[in-house]
Amino acid sequence: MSVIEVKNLTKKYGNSRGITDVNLQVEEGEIFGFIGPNGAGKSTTIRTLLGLIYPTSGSATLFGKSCIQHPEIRRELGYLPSEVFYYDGMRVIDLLNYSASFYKKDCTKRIKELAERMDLDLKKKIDDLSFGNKKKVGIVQGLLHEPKLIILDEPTSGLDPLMQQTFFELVAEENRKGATVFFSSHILSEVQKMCSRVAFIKEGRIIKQEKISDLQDNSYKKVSLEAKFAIDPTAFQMDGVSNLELKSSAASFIFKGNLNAMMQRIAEVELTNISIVEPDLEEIFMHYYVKEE
Ligand SMILES: Nc1ncnc2c1ncn2[C@@H]1O[C@H](COP(=O)(O)OP(=O)(O)OP(=O)(O)O)[C@@H](O)[C@H]1O
Repeated sequence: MSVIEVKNLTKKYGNSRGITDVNLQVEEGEIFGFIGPNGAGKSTTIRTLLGLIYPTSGSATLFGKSCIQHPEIRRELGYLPSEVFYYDGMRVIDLLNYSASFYKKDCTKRIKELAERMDLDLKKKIDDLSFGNKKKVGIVQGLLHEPKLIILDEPTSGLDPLMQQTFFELVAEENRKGATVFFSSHILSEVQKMCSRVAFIKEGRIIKQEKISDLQDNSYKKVSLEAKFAIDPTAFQMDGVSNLELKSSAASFIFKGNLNAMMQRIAEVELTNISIVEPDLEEIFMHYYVKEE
């Protein structure tokens, strides 16, 4: 049984698009990345999955059960929304104790541990916290009950680099203890660092699901070259070339295909410089987005 199973999930906001026909499966123990630009549908997918908003059609289950019909499964879940809002008058510790009261276990020790790790002052009023510190409250709130499934929506926005590092360590520790993690972000480097699989979403649709290791396999090459003279604009219009950028005597592109055919084309240019490297995830990601347009 998959921990998260989303089938043909569609959510429309009136006539406007939210998400269309989203399918996802996340297995126990995975750290699964969910990547997409602003407005792609990441938060909508997560909110529908959690039963916070109703789907227009399709289904979503956590541990085989729908959040709408079985709200009790939320106890197994730690959720960090992309934006956190609180009743400002409360102290941090009161809010966290209140959150902890929903679970059938004593979370006092864990709250203290997490607050220490995140350098969060439990005695402060939420009113007095910066955006980043409010985010930390959300993180502690999401992790204090040691959930089996952790759903993170843009978790690192507002955290300084040191805190981001601590946060990633915390998530990795929870994962080693057995928690499954669903991690939405538009920052590829953090997904690349943390996740074993990733789904790309664009304009409400999943355009690719892949193991990070397969994305980074050696079948893609990034070719950059400089020539003695201006390069013929049609020189690299061939199968397997994408993201072609041509500026007079310099060209770069991503290539996947017959290497010999590509080398023959290159040999027709009077080169002054060339590099052929494996693209990073960012470049592969852009390749998918450009290709789909
Ligand atoms: N409450 C709403 N009413 C109407 N449209 C909405 C609502 N919430 C989201 N949308 C629309 O649904 C689409 C998906 O938005 P969503 O917030 O899920 O994207 P996202 O990938 O989480 O983006 P971001 O990274 O900017 O948070 C967008 O076109 C957005 O304008």
